[in-house]
Amino acid sequence: MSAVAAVESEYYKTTIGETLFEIPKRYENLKSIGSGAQGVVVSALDTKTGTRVAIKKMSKPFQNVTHAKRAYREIVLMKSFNHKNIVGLLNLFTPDHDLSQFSDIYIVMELMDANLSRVVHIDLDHERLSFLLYQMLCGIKHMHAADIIHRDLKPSNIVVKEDCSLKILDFGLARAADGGFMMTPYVVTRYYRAPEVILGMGYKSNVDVWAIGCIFAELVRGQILFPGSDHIDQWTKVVDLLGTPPPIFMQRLLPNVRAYVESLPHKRGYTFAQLFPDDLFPCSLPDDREKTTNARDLLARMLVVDPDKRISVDECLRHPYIFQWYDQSEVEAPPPMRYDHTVEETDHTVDEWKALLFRQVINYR
Ligand SMILES: Cc1nc[nH]c1-c1ccnc(Nc2ccc(N3CCOCC3)cc2)c1
Repeated sequence: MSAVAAVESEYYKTTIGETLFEIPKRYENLKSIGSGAQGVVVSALDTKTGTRVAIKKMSKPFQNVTHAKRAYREIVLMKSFNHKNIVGLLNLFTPDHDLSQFSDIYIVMELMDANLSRVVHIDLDHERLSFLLYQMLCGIKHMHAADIIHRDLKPSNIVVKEDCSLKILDFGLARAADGGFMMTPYVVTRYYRAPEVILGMGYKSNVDVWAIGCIFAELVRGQILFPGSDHIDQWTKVVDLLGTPPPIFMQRLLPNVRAYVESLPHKRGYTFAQLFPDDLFPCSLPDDREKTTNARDLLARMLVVDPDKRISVDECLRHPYIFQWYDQSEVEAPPPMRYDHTVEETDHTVDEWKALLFRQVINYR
């Protein structure tokens, strides 16, 4: 028996939808909860702990370099993080006995109740709204402390529970993200990508503040703030609402990008009172008016096109709208080992990625 099979002695097969799951007998009563670009996800009862868990099946994660890099990065990072606002890894296994047969990876995680995409249509009071934002900021700050800048935060990568607790599901784009074209049936959501990412400028940690600002706006409005159909349309929608950026921003664009951006018709944009009028916010409690003023002020500091003028994660955590939740143990949690980007930035063949991924699964625990 290979090391892997020995650890989880008994596997069984069951099909969920069109996907075959081959998993240890400890996991029973599988229920589908979704499928994404990275794999099929089910909830299951872990009979060892008596709790339900989330199990994601990654099919042939080494099938091409982009999938492999993302899978490798996700597994290495999930193993290293331990923070309440970042989804925790509970188990990692493959039913395949050796490298030659290696095909699928299963990741077992803490189960939450729903995806944040489901919450955007709910009218939230200021307490829940500010608590959700606080937790996103804590999770992202913890990633930054380990030298991980997400750059692709969006509601579908965030899960929540009835008690309003929140966890970030993934670690975003690899630094050397070869945004290479991929023939996947899944559409990439760019609605939350910062201007510096869209326009190919440099970026720093407050690139993730833009995404959280877009999510904040969507929770308030109940609809996507910048629903761009492609990169060009994404930028057009940002300029329509926030106005044409000043020359000091234009000067930092690459020449060909600058030529295009400056060729667009000049837009004044709207004030944040116009974009987020009072009737979008709760108004039933006595201090709701003041909280609405603080919420709109924070939105105006987060949704700033020029990253040099945009608020930082730390400043968000100390903003009056968020500070009420500030807990040193959550905000300053000691970061895990700094992530070594060199592996994902090294060009490996599919077979080399297959071996690297197999080793990550074998060495678990
Ligand atoms: C690993 C992963 N990848 C994507 N999502 C997850 C994940 C991770 C942890 N918890 C959950 N919880 C959860 C999410 C959505 C649902 N619903 C979806 C709609 O249909 C009714 C159920 C139910 C539970 C999901």
